[in-house]
Amino acid sequence: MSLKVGVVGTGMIGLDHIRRLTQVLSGVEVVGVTDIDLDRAKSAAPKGAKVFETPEALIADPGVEAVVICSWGGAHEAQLLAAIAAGKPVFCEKPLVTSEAAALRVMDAEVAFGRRLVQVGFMRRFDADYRRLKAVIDGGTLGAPLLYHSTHRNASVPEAWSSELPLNDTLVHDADISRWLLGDEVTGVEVRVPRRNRRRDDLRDPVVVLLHMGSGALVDVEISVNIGYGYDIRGEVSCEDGVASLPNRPATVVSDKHGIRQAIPEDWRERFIEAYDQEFREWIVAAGEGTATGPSTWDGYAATLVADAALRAVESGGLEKIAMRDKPALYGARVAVAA
Ligand SMILES: NC(=O)C1=CN([C@@H]2O[C@H](COP(=O)(O)OP(=O)(O)OC[C@H]3O[C@@H](n4cnc5c(N)ncnc54)[C@H](O)[C@@H]3O)[C@@H](O)[C@H]2O)C=CC1
Ligand SMILES: O=C1[C@@H](O)[C@H](O)[C@@H](O)[C@H](O)[C@H]1O
Repeated sequence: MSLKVGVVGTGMIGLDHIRRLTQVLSGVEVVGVTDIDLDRAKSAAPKGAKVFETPEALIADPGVEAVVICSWGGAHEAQLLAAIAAGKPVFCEKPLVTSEAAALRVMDAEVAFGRRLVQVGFMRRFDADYRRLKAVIDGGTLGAPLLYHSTHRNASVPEAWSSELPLNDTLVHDADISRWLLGDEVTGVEVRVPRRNRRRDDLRDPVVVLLHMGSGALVDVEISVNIGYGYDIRGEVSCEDGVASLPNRPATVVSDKHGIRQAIPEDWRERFIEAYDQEFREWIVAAGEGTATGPSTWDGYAATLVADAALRAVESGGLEKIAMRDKPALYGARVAVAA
């Protein structure tokens, strides 16, 4: 039996997820799509799928068993609340939502429902290299993690991007992966802004973000969204007795008159292709059982708090503290945070 899925938002990642759900993965069928741009939804609809006029109609349809949200961050809250009200498992692209208040409303609704329904698209947690890196840190042979260096470079971003987006759309990945890798919570955020990249001097880009973790570890994040040369994601954990790093992606080695070199991925679709496949494999199994796995509403909330604090820190120039609510039992044991 295939899981019957409806997709909300058929832009860049919506199209890529429809491709993997229809051409790569098994046990799933895309039975419906919708987008505020109905022409886009029509051209994205796989053969036999229904085009719905609104997300509400798609989510409420009895033929849709589970929902995939790929609309803009600001639209996620209403669509998540509708899916939870319908009791349907929902995969929601990051960011979960774009404000603390919205995250709390989604969490309250899911807790009241009484079962996890929401999985957030933090695909790095499903990437084989990040998983091996975490296994080394958790193995304990390198001692306690002290510093994590997270580099997040995009070749370019759409013209419409504003200066908030590097902090509330891009940084959420680094916030989430830092919490997950170090098994820790972020307690404070600082931001420094160097000179701007000439490619987009209308944008606050790059930015350097310092995450203060509960254990006392520090995470420095470089966010550069117009680096030009490619999509370059790096990570290095510096521990008491050694250092563990993400490897370079395996790529064909080309030798010619310019030298010996390996290609750099163009964007997230290429760099994380296997990770997205794996996050959906695991989601399809969980959603088929009426629930969710991996990154939860709690994790989406934590990343949203970091984004909010980073936006405040840009203005204040200082350390912006983060206070989390008590973790509901639905999301498992609370991570121990030093006083
Ligand atoms: N996990 C990852 O690596 C990535 C995640 N994303 C996330 O996926 C989401 C979508 O991003 P993109 O596909 O890049 O954007 P996009 O702009 O290419 O596509 C978004 C689509 O959603 C539609 N839409 C917006 N609001 C809607 C609403 N209320 N109802 C129905 N449709 C609506 C738009 O018309 C558009 O077709 C964002 O939250 C983004 O942060 C995007 C790229 C990579
Ligand atoms: O999630 C993603 C995009 O939405 C975001 O805009 C990019 O900066 C990230 O690198 C990508 O993974």
